[in-house]
Amino acid sequence: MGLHCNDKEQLVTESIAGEIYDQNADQMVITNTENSSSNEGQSDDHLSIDTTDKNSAEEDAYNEWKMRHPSALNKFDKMMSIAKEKKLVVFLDYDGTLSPIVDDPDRAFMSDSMRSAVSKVAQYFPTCIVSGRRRDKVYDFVRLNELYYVGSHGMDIMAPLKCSKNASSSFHEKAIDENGNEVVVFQPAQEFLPIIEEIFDELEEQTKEIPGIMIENNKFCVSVHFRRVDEEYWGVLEEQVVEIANKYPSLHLTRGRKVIEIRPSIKWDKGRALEYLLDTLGFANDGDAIPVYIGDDRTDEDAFKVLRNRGEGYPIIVSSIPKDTKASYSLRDPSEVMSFLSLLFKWKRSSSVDWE
Ligand SMILES: O=P(O)(O)OC[C@H]1O[C@H](O[C@H]2O[C@H](CO)[C@@H](O)[C@H](O)[C@H]2O)[C@H](O)[C@@H](O)[C@@H]1O
Repeated sequence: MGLHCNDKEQLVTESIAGEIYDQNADQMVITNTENSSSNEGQSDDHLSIDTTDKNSAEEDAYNEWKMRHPSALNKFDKMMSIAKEKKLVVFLDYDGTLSPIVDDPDRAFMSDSMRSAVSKVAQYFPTCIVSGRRRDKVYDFVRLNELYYVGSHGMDIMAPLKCSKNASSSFHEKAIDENGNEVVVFQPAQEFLPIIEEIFDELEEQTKEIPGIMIENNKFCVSVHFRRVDEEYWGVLEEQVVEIANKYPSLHLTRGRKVIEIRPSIKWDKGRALEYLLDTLGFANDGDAIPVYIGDDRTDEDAFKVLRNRGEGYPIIVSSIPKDTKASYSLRDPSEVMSFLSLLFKWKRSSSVDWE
């Protein structure tokens, strides 16, 4: 199939500790802070209440970074003044965006207030969840039937049948969704399913002696979580993952937040999924569509890049530390994401009221 690519990541030259996989200074900042476990899963209160030199330097760096990636809350009015006559389409990453980062990936629940904010937004705008997790698992966390769901970093898309232009092409299958509606499921990495299962079993077996390890089967990719693994085991874990991945030339490794993922080497990612959904929802060449994409992780950068290249939409990164990113705007953490979504709902509701 024509989707294979050769950009296998250089895991051998990378380390789980992450000090060397990013080449420029900005990314070093991310990596080191990520692994210091000082601000994961927290709000950024430590930046505002801690008066040590170190933290004021961090605050300065963050403020300097925000000049380049201004807060989507502060810029909301300006963003919406452009969006007024257009059609917003909302794309939301899950972990670290709608739910806070927590130690146990199986307990990354979103709050009821966040669920309500997402649901309200979906009353007015097509809204899609785009996650690295398997699609059924992210659905179980979100549990809103009015949304579109994309799992496995874009490799598992469920779209409505009525507007799916590509329904007859390969990788598509008709299915029935939670509401009993006919839908189309697009899975461009289907042929990799048996290998992914094999790797998942192998990783579980090989790493079972490492305390705290968690291997997650995300259907079209496998995630090796080391958040709860003591640093002394990171080296050996790294070796095991590399050794297994090297046996499968059609797969490659990517990195997320204290997770290494083994994925099919196909030219498909969250960015392609975003384009696919815009297309199937009928916004492909619609100069009137404004995609808003909110995400916190490296795989979200693929979607930010697509928006940059299209020269349209609002790519928004969720981060409480400076990060190298293609996003134009920022939000500090999931609670700011919720504020942004609430503003969006209120803005649309007030502009939809018919003041007779
Ligand atoms: O694309 P996303 O929806 O952001 O998914 C990316 C990965 O998120 C999850 O892992 C991350 O969040 C966990 C829960 O907070 C955390 O424990 C872990 O360290 C993070 O890497 C998910 O478990 C992965 O499968 C996703 O690929």
